[in-house]
This record gives sequence, structure tokens and C-alpha cells, in this order.
Amino acid sequence: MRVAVCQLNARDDRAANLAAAEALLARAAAAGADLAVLPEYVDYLGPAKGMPEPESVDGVVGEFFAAVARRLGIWVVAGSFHEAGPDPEHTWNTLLVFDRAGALAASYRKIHLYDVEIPGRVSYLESATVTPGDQPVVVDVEGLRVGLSICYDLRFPELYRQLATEGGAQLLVVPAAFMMHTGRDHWEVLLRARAIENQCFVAAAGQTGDHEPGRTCFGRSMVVDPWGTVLSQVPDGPGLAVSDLDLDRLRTIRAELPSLANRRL
Ligand SMILES: NC(=O)CCC(=O)C(=O)O
Repeated sequence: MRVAVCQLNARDDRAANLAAAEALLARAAAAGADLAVLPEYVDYLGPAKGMPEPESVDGVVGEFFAAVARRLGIWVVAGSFHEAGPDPEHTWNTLLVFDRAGALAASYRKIHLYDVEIPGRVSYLESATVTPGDQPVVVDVEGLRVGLSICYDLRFPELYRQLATEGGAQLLVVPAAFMMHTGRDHWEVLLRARAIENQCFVAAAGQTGDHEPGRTCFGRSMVVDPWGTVLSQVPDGPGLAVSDLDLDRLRTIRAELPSLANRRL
């Protein structure tokens, strides 16, 4: 299984963001990727007042990525967009997974919302406009068990432990818009920790650069193996990284260092 992580600089122009995402997916397909992961808020990352109307999973964003997955013949993790819910004041932050035929294989609503106040650095209250999801999701991608998550979820190891143990995940995907201020020190450490402690591959696709005043994302999208080794990484700016997932290596690591099996709590 070959995986691509696509790093974007989405802004306040949805058509341009979708076109940029499609171009990266085309490059991923040309590089032989079976599965490509896109960042959180792939279609729009700009001021609230210009935000497109929230929509259902078969709205503009869903239809767009279904068609691209079908045309390119690859699996696409389109993470994420503002899904409309019953509460007009709140959306869900939802990731969609499309198979090679463009069929919706799974969806996941971000469980942990980014409510953080770091004076002078970060001020964000995601729960003011987003309703948390409550369902961990693992999807079967041609025999590979893939656990789904979004950005701030990364700080909550109990979610990933559940994906790996109860869900049998072998790959953990993390579409993100991780902030520059926290990303510098935490992003890679957290990704490698989730990979090591759950003995899973991790494919993390982030937004990069400036999006709107006060919002700069760290980028550094990467693929990590179950030993915690970074297999590939995207440098600053939009782009992609591609890695092959060696499932024999995962099985060897789990057999030789059986920390998942040795759990006592
Ligand atoms: N969009 C997010 O969830 C941001 C998470 C983040 O930057 C962090 O430090 O955590």
C-alpha cells in the first residue's frame, strides 16, 4: 500500500482550494499512491464571514472528491469540511473517505474540539461553531485497517489506543491544520508517539502557511512507521510526500516488541 500526504495552503477561495487539492491528488496518483490524505478544512480556511454554507456529505465537497477519486482510481481521505447538522449555529468538522470507484466508504466527525487560549499566540474556540462527534471510526481500505482522526484529536492518546485495539487499526490518518506556535514543538513528537505506542503507521496531512490574520499553520506533513521513524515529510509550502507501508515490518515490530499485547490496563 502506497500512501501520499498532501499539504495545502487553503485560503478563502473555495474553487482555488479544491483545484489545488485536485492537482496534488493527481500528483499522488501519478506517483502510484493507493491512498491520499488531505488536510483539515481542505475546501476553506479563511474568515468566518466568507465561509461557504455548511452542506451534507453529498454536497459540493463530497461530490467533488468522489469524482476525483473515481477519475484517478485512488482512495481519498478528504479531511475535512463543515458538515451541516440539525443546529443552524453549529456544524460538524467532518472527514470523508472515498474508495477508488468514488463511493463513500466512511465518514468521521472530529471528536476533540480545539478550544485553546494562549495569550498573544493562539485564541481559538472551535466549540463556538462546531459540534463534537462521538464515534471513533476505522475503515477497511483493501484489507488495511485505517483509523480516522482530525488535528487536535492527536493530543488524546486514548482515541488512538481505541482505534488500534478495538478497531484493529494499522494506519492512523491525521488530517490537520496544526498551528505554527504549537506545531513547532509538538507536531512531530505527538505523531511519532501515537505511532510508537500503538505500533501503527501514521499518515498526517497538514495545512501550511498563512490562511487568515492570526492563523498560520505548521505544515510538515509526514508518514511515520510503527517504530516511530519518519518515512517521508513535506517541506514548507504546498506539496506531497509518498511512502510505501510495509505491513511485514508492522507485524515484526508487534511480534518482537509486543507492547500492545502486554497491556495490563
Ligand atoms: N485545528 C486544530 O485542531 C488545531 C490543533 C493544534 O494546533 C494543536 O496545537 O493541537
